[in-house]
Amino acid sequence: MKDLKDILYRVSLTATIGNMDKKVNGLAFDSRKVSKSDVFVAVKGTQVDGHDFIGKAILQGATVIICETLPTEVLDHITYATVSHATKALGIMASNYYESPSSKLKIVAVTGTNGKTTTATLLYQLYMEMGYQVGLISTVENRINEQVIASTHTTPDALSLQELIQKMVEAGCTHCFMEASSHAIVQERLSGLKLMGAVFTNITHDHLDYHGTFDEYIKAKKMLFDRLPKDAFALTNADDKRGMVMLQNTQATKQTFGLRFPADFKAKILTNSIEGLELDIDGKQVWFRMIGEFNAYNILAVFGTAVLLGEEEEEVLMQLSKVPGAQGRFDKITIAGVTAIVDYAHTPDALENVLKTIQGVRTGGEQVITVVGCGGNRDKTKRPIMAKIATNLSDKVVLTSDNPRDEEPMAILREMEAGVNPVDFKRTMVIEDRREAIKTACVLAKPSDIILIAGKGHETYQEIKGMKHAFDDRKIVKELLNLIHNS
Ligand SMILES: CC(=O)N[C@H]1[C@@H](OP(=O)(O)OP(=O)(O)OC[C@H]2O[C@@H](n3ccc(=O)[nH]c3=O)[C@H](O)[C@@H]2O)O[C@H](CO)[C@@H](O)[C@@H]1O[C@H](C)C(=O)N[C@@H](C)C(=O)N[C@H](CCC(=O)O)C(=O)O
Ligand SMILES: Nc1ncnc2c1ncn2[C@@H]1O[C@H](COP(=O)(O)OP(=O)(O)OP(=O)(O)O)[C@@H](O)[C@H]1O
Ligand SMILES: N[C@H](CCC[C@H](N)C(=O)O)C(=O)O
Ligand SMILES: [Mg+2]
Repeated sequence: MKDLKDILYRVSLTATIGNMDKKVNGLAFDSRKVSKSDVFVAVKGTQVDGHDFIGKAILQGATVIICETLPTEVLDHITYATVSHATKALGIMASNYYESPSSKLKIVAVTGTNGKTTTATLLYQLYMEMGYQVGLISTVENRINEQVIASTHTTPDALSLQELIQKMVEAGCTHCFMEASSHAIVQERLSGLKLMGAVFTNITHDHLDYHGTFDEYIKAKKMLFDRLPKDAFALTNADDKRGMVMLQNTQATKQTFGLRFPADFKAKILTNSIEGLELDIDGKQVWFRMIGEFNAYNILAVFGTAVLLGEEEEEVLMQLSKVPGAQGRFDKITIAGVTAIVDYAHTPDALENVLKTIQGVRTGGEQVITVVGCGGNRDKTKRPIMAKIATNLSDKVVLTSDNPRDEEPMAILREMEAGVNPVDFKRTMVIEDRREAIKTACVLAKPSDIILIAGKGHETYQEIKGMKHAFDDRKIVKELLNLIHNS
């Protein structure tokens, strides 16, 4: 049991009712997860309002309620406290509950439309190579050193986040690299977290369904930098149109990276091939296993972060050249001369980058066959744009399902098709079943051709109408290429 007052340390309360000298058990913001003597924090969500579940939380055993507005009926044996931002309060309370874990290790958060998982994972792999104990919080997985903990979100909710960091501290981690999604920033999942630094990769079209306008989306990302403390660093991509905007109001030390504009961390691409990248960084020529110009940016972000955290430049470059990168990001499988690339490109910008990279590393007359879909219950405006990019930059395209979620798969596909130029209809197919779509690409491919399977990367399931079915692009394409080309 803990003292309620300790959990409320630094939370600005606007009013209180009842006994504040209480001992409490745990903390919850979901009434379904409340146990005896817990504090329940009522949060206004996108679907429902947590304030409607205060009664239920009390029935489940909550003895303290933190809320923005008091319920009409207050009970004698319950303590109530009001706050102006329940989500902000939740983060601070979670940090207090777990005894401020983020002040016991160095945390760097990475934000941006694309490249968060890649950058955070490269940092994790680099620091592991350098012999540190390291934590990772990412879309693909969370890690405490070698231990893998399944990930449900790109950035976990405030309570799970503080608990995870506390486990990292317990395991002896000195560093933690994490992704900060724009949803997480707006929903204050990072409230109460002490950061050593934040990195901005880039910003392009995504999530307009949630943020409403591109300006609001930019503001969400910028909030991460606005809230950094003075002793942290803010590292931004100088080549991104919005890179400098991120640093406008930060108190942190401003640092930049880039390939084009003047920057603190600069590189020149010497070789960009299907085998990897050769970069000139500060006069040193180094090979990396990652492919494509966009990965040169990710590498620079990682290099800059490590140097700003106090590592020695040469050591960083030497170790970084060994690391494999994140799963499902430009994963290359070659069978019987056909190369399949599985990539998590699920935004217009990412798809364009990956296809341009493939165009750039093509050596002869290979065909590029792209299999791509768009997720359901997500930003609809990207659908026609992604189909257009796929047809513009590929020889043949198979439009298929991604995770249709609750939407009708064919309705999503019709929205994608609307972006295809009529002159490209002949080389564009629509096959709803993703496995059949991959199979068609494998049948169409001749030796030396390249198949790009975009959108799902590391995912091992397909979500259709609330059900997650086992589905792994990498396994399926391997099996089909072997069946079609090796038998
Ligand atoms: C749209 C969105 O971001 N939703 C997130 C949000 O939930 P919400 O606001 O919709 O919650 P709600 O269902 O309205 O409920 C409001 C409150 O009532 C409580 N409640 C609800 C029901 C009940 O019976 N009792 C109860 O107490 C809930 O616990 C909650 O506190 O807060 C929840 C807790 O943190 C998240 O799990 C949930 O993520 C949903 C599942 C989700 O799919 N989120 C995606 C879009 C997301 O966050 N993605 C980003 C990555 C995006 C990217 O960059 O690619 C991520 O960080 O993963
Ligand atoms: N720096 C970058 N700039 C543009 N595109 C990139 C960059 N890095 C990776 N990509 C492309 O974007 C895809 C997603 O990359 P990654 O998973 O690293 O991004 P993310 O920001 O974590 O995405 P999410 O928002 O889904 O968590 C990759 O599969 C690749 O195609
Ligand atoms: N973090 C992203 C992942 C999208 C991946 C794609 N496969 C999809 O399902 O749309 C999101 O939740 O929007
Ligand atoms: Mg990610």
